[in-house]
Amino acid sequence: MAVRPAATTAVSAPGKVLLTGGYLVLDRKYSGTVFALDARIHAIVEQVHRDRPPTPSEPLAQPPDTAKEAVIEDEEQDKKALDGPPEESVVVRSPQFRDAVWEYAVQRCKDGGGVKVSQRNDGPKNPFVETSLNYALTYIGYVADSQDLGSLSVTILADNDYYSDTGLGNNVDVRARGGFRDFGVTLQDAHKTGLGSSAALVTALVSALVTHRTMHPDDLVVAREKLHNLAQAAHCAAQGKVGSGFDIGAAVFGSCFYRRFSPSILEKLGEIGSPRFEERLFSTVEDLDPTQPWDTECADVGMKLPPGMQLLLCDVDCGSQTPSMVKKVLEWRKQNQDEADQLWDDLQANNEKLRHELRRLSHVRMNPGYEAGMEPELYRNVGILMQRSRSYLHAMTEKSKVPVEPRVQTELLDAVLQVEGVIGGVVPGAGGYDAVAVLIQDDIDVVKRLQALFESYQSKVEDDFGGKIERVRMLGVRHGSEGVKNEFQSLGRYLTWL
Ligand SMILES: Nc1ncnc2c1ncn2[C@@H]1O[C@H](COP(=O)(O)OP(=O)(O)O)[C@@H](O)[C@H]1O
Ligand SMILES: C[C@@](O)(CCOP(=O)(O)OP(=O)(O)O)CC(=O)O
Repeated sequence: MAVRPAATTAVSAPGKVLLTGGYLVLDRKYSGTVFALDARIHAIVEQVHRDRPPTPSEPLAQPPDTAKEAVIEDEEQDKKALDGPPEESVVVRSPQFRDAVWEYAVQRCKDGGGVKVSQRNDGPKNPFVETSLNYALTYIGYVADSQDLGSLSVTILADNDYYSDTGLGNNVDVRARGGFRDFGVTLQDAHKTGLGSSAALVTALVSALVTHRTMHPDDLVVAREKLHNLAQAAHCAAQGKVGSGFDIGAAVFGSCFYRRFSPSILEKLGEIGSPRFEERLFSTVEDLDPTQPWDTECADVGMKLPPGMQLLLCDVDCGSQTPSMVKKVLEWRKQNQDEADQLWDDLQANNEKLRHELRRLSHVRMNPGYEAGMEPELYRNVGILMQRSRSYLHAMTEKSKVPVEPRVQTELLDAVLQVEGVIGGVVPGAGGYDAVAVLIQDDIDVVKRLQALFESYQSKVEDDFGGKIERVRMLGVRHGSEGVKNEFQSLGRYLTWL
């Protein structure tokens, strides 16, 4: 019995903000609190040619019921419809950016080395796209009934807040284009805001491909563990290092308390193309090695901030280089193990208190004693704990000489904290010059007061690391988005981009 994929599959995954646990979360002894954001990356996979040409009653994008994988009972009939061996290729486009097209030929490696794509067109490579294709197609090639991939066309669309507004591009009617902006620049020239575009991209892309070829989109939730393992493997390979993976955790499962997986799980995978790679990838994705089980911990999945509290991200439009920052902080930690351990333990303990306080407050409104207007008092501890976290991050900055909370961000956060209705603020994740995270009372007047502050905001202090803030922009993102998601119902939103 052959399984025929739907003509079009669409999947999205969210971006993230690591509210607490930057650097600590790299070590399994510690943990992080990550919120999934409603800025998502969408991957739309269209079957251009398949092993059986589509019949006229099979339009490209069918309504969900009829688009389910059709189970072809009569294989004889199916074979008659074959139209010779189609060329296997994958074309990936990111049409919000200039020159963002990657055309790949698909090759099968010898000795079970997996399925590897090679770029046919000139222009910059996209390691995250290429590696996602390699890993997803290798996994699919190993598990799918049919080895025929046919030709695929993949479109990637990113919600606007992933990149600083360029003011370029043709954006006369963004709403008519599903709400997606044309950025008018190449991906290389786009300024990231730090929401984790590569993790959301890898998660959406591998999930869309695996769904397209091997399962019904409604089963996406059931397959999340496997998709998580596959996305972690692909993301690490593309980055050339094993990070903590909290961003993939959030992209797959949504907001959670995150403890990383043991890095050795992925270190044994080896290179795509090496003999028996496909077996090792299959075993890793399906968690079949009893000596190395996946040990990622995602708890409190789907957690939200307490009612009446909201998270804002304020972009300062001067992105940092996380990899080199991570390297330097870890080097300092290695050279100063005892001092660093103490700092890590203190910060972790404080972060835990903050997490528990937020969880406690999530239930407060249900208490009979709750009265409207009590928020400032209720949220006082959250503000105090966030300030304490900041002081540990200041110590980290000073000692490691890495701009975790550089002086211009300190100045900005201090100014933000003066605004009535602001509960607390931190530099999330690795810190640096990415967007700052601010917790506020969920009230439009607080947003307006912050907007007024940002209108003419510029940093005044001299930064030790050369950073200067010329403008601050409040991003439109909110927390509490769900993890990886079937978007077949949203196809209409994408149509003008396909
Ligand atoms: N919209 C997109 N389309 C295609 N590739 C993208 C897109 N957004 C991000 N990427 C890929 O992810 C890379 C950025 O990843 P990274 O530097 O890790 O940033 P982030 O912190 O946002 O994850 C880009 O260089 C590109 O390869
Ligand atoms: C330092 C870290 O612990 C957190 C980095 O958090 P960011 O949110 O800054 O991440 P990027 O998207 O890579 O910029 C590294 C890690 O956990 O992998």
